[in-house]
Amino acid sequence: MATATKTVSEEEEEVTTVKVNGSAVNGVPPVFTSSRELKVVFVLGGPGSGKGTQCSKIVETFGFVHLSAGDLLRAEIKSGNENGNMIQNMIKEGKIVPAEVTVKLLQKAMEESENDKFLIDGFPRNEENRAIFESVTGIEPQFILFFDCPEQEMERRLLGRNQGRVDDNIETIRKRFKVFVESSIPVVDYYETSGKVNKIDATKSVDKVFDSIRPLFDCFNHVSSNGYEEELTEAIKQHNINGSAVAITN
Ligand SMILES: Nc1ncnc2c1ncn2[C@@H]1O[C@H](COP(=O)(O)OP(=O)(O)OP(=O)(O)O)[C@@H](O)[C@H]1O
Ligand SMILES: Nc1ccn([C@H]2C[C@H](O)[C@@H](COP(=O)(O)O)O2)c(=O)n1
Repeated sequence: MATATKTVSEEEEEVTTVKVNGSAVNGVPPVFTSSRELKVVFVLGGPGSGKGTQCSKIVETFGFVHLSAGDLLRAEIKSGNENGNMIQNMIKEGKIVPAEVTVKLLQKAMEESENDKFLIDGFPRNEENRAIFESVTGIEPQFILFFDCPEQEMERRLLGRNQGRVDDNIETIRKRFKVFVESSIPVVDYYETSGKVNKIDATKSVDKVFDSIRPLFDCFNHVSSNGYEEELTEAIKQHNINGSAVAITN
């Protein structure tokens, strides 16, 4: 009689499924290990555009895990890790930390989580971030949320944030704006070519901004018989028809 018993190698394969759809970095194949199909949304926008504020609301309503690259780097400084000084100096200067460091922190956080839906906030901040994340994890984002906000408003918000951050001073803020335009906008442009960017008018009130984001996440709560992909594609189409089609200008 045939039995359903799995061989040892079949069982091993099930628990150690390696995502190998990324390409090798310096000849090293992708090392991200997960038996889950992870869903990732990248949250981009200038410093102070309201990314973290909206991520908290998405977590509450749609059960995503919020991974802020900036928070992970700040935790690394506090932990006394050998990279701490380097990270602290780069953040003070408004510079972008080498991708190997940030991707490793994100990878660890995802592997340690039991959830399969992640909002990755403040990442990828430049082309190096994007390429290394893709190579190491093999993960393609579901879509990008791009918070569009004028510098004047972002500056006002950052100066009023009052969280004791070493980079919320006018000198560093100006440097962060420059890095955002020079290094982060090109990443948004990259994803724009594959229609993945959903531009959000971040100048509105917190609740109004959330109202404009909500339809993009509904599909993760209400999966239709067609599966969430079709619902998501329709939501992105509607979002763009509603006047938010991306036209990024520097
Ligand atoms: N829609 C909004 N209207 C007015 N103030 C807001 C809005 N959204 C967020 N804020 C406030 O602006 C400040 C910056 O918001 P938040 O920390 O969410 O921005 P961020 O994009 O995550 O910033 P950073 O990239 O520097 O981490 C906070 O003090 C927050 O309370
Ligand atoms: N991918 C990232 C994200 C953040 N940093 C550094 C540089 C930023 O100015 C700082 C603060 O980030 P925020 O909390 O504003 O998202 O952290 C980075 O180097 N790479």
